[in-house]
Amino acid sequence: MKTIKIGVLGLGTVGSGVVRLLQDNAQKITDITGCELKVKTVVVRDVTAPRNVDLTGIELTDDFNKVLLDDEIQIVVEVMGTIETARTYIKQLLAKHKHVVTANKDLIALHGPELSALAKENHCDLFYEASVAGGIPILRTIVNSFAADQVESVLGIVNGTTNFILTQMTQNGLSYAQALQLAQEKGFAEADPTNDVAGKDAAYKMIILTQFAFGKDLTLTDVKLEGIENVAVEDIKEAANLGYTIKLLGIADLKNDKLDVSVGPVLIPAKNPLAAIQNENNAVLVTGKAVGETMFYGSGAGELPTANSVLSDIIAVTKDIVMETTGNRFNSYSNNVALAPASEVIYPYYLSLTLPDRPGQMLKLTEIMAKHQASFKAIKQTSASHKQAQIALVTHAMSEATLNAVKEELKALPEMELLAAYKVLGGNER
Ligand SMILES: NC(=O)C1=CN([C@@H]2O[C@H](COP(=O)(O)OP(=O)(O)OC[C@H]3O[C@@H](n4cnc5c(N)ncnc54)[C@H](OP(=O)(O)O)[C@@H]3O)[C@@H](O)[C@H]2O)C=CC1
Ligand SMILES: N[C@@H](CC=O)C(=O)O
Repeated sequence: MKTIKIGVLGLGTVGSGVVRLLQDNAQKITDITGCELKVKTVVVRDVTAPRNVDLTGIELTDDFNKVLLDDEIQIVVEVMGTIETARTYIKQLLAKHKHVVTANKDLIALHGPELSALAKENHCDLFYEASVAGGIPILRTIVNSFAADQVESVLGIVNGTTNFILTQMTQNGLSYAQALQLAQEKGFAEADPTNDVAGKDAAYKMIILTQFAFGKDLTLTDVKLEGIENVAVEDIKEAANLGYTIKLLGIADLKNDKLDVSVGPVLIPAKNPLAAIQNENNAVLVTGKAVGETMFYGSGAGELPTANSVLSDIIAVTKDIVMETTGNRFNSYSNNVALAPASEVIYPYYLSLTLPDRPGQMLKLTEIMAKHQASFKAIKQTSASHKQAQIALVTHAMSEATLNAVKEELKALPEMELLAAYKVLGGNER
């Protein structure tokens, strides 16, 4: 029987899961692929740190060359994170004709086209199913099952950490800081959780999803980005009173042949299935012109769910090695669709503002909105002191350009402060 030797870069949350799953499911994997898959070498930073997996028969080293220069190793799994180090290592590995599997969305979102081209040039596979939505097999599903359909939108909860934080704040009364610490302890958060809470991790995933669903290469600046750092408990409560749940949502929407991609807190109607997605779970809704709406749900982070996606890539590479079909791009769809201008991006918005608690202030706000043809369908005073009132309102659908104009006018009024402006899902028709 053919034995395929594997090198692993990183033995943290995901790397440990990869080693464990390969050991636990060895027989099934052999039955399916006809090959024995063996981890030969694992590269880490600190070889003296305690490890919670069985490393019998595996060399643990801090020397990358032990993998790079080992001709026996055919597949390398990069689960160490970082951008520049990982990029350099993967380029060197591909140049040595080693197949690469990675979970590194930062790297793929920023350097995917370069690395995919290099992989093809060297007849190597480069797969990264685990880079989006952890355990949900969404990338291969888009490649295989939406190949003949026109995708109209991809939207969803694609960051486990922020969904975990918002769930814990909403349901268990945890503070933002307590919930974040718990997400870190559970291994969902990135080494630097700023990327999670600021929405950057979700933006990287939306860049990859957009490439797969629409064939469009984006840069980070093409994605409108807002994190959850400023989502206040009052907003969560007020949204609930109005019949909504706040989630960090990635949205890639194609309308009139123009694409809009954003990540930010969004109010989701309680009846929408996305409102029910709890904790580290993710859900991605893909709407195709032919198939209509489909939804993919599962664990978006954590050791074994993520490792399972990595293993599905390893098995795909193994099959390609056996069939001698390596070197095909993970996704070969390319389409240079234009980005939508702000005047064509239409949503209702949730606005939360403070204003002086004296007569005439609401009129001022209404006048500003009316000047830009904006109006609201629900409004509520959420708190009041003897000098200030806080209000929350849901607008009728309006363009992002209108929202920006209203924001600019409000900025010029020192007595009013716009605390939040979040999209509301549903009701986009004006
Ligand atoms: N955690 C999750 O749920 C998910 C993570 N991912 C992605 O998977 C990757 C790994 O994440 P995760 O397992 O959580 O990360 P961890 O921080 O838990 O583990 C990182 C591992 O990489 C090693 N490492 C880091 N830098 C280097 C380096 N320069 N040279 C050699 N080894 C290095 C560390 O070594 P040492 O142990 O010695 O410190 C550690 O073993 C990231 O790209 C992440 O974005 C993707 C989906 C889900
Ligand atoms: N930090 C990420 C891990 C998986 O990609 C998340 O929380 O979703």
